[in-house]
Amino acid sequence: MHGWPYLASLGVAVLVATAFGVVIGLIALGLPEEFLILMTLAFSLAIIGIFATFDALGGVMGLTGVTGLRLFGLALDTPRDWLVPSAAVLVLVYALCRRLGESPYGRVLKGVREDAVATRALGKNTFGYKIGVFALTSGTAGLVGGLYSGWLGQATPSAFGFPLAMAVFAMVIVGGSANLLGSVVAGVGLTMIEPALREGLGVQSSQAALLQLVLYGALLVVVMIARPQGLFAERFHRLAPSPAGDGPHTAAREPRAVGDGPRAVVAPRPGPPAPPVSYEDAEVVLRARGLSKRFGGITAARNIDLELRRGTITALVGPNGAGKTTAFNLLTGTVVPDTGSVLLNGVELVGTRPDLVVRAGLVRTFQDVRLLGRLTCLENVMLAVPDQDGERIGRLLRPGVARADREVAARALEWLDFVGLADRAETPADALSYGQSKLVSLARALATRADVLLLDEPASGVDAAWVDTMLQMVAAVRAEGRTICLVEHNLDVVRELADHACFMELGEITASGTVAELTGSARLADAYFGAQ
Ligand SMILES: Nc1ncnc2c1ncn2[C@@H]1O[C@H](COP(=O)(O)OP(=O)(O)OP(=O)(O)O)[C@@H](O)[C@H]1O
Repeated sequence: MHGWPYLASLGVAVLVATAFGVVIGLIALGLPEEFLILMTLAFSLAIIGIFATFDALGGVMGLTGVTGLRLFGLALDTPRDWLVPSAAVLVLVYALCRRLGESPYGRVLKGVREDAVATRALGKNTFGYKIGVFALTSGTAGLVGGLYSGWLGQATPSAFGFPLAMAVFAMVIVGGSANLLGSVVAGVGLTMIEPALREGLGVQSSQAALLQLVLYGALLVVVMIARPQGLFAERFHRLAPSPAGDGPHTAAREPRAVGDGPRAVVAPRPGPPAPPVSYEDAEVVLRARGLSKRFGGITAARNIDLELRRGTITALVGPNGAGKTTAFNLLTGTVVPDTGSVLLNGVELVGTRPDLVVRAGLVRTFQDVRLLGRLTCLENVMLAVPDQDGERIGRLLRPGVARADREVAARALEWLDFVGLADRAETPADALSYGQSKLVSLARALATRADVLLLDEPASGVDAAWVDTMLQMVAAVRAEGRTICLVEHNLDVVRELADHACFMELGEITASGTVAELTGSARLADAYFGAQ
């Protein structure tokens, strides 16, 4: 282009595409998902229009006569000459994607793909990762676009229009959106349709191209309906050796010793849980004052004051819609309060991003569990381990990342073992029972090393056999000195565990005290506990 050496043009194409990717990402990621897709499509149309409009950029005819190129001494005169550089780029991009996909960085990306909110609640800066993906994929598109132009012998806007976007889309969806090799196989297979029609069936060249497009569309529809995971489903990688025993797991299980770096602890034996210090004497770790939130005409939280004390369990109870989950959302930064303050160890959390709230030491679980279904149990817990070097793309190629990841796997396995599910380490999370899922979500929260845990209905909807296990686990976590606040409708669980309870109704905490005091209140018994 403009007499530049080919490699220099290619480098500029990669850089410019990367920069555009970041800018588009910054704009599009603020939009709801469906608008994000529309925006990226709209942008691709606009960029083609811009190139076609300005002659300096090539105009409608584009840059023709991209010929006589040489690359590392290779003459690239005919399309066949491009086979070697294209194959080299394929191998390079494949190796890079594979390395990324199997790295801690890739694990976060998989988490974002499955459930960005849940991944953010484990302390990951999901926005940053999404921007990174825009940059990486745009840069790769710039590289491949440069090769494609060389192969075509010209860079015309029409060559990069909707049919090409449709072809790439079909390759990924048909091959399997989470299977790298599947996408390559589908890419080769789908690209061969047109020459097969032409050479094999004698279809005219222009008709073969159109027919190929029709087949792409038809295949996309069929695959999306009949096999949405693509022809080749996601492969699970073994991350750590499974402990012996693969049979069905028994619920009644003793909490295990848990090593957590320097703070190795031994969980207590199951039995009547007892706080290490009295509730009144325990230090206040988290103090919320005057938290309020309105959604349109609904006041979901009204002037909430809440104290959580170290090594104790506080229960939030109250009828459906009382605002308990909203209170958790406000404490963790998922929802920004209209007024109020949340101090964790004296540090203000209001206005802090949810992932930074976790890093500050406050983690939450979700009422609807939100495990990352296509990740294994072990990967779910590994994702929660903080400060992993391999989660930064710049560090991925450094030696020692794989060893560090094995250590993270070992740590995560300990947490799974703690909740009695080490033998499910390699099981995809969506194959677990509800009770097991809740236990893995507890293991995941513990793996973040946050000191304060907000557990949203840890035992609700759980099979009776698993409730006992959950009770033991939560008591063991308290005995370790962590601070817990739980929302729970199961009053037996609250009676068994809570050192202190707050009653919420219509967005307000209207009573607090011991569980016995609350359940003994005639008014509350009438309003709520009577029905339990
Ligand atoms: N994002 C939102 N937009 C609009 N209304 C909301 C939002 N989040 C919560 N609410 C409303 O706030 C009120 C409190 O809801 P919340 O889920 O906090 O109650 P809850 O006590 O956790 O209920 P449950 O026990 O059923 O889980 C409800 O009326 C709910 O509809």
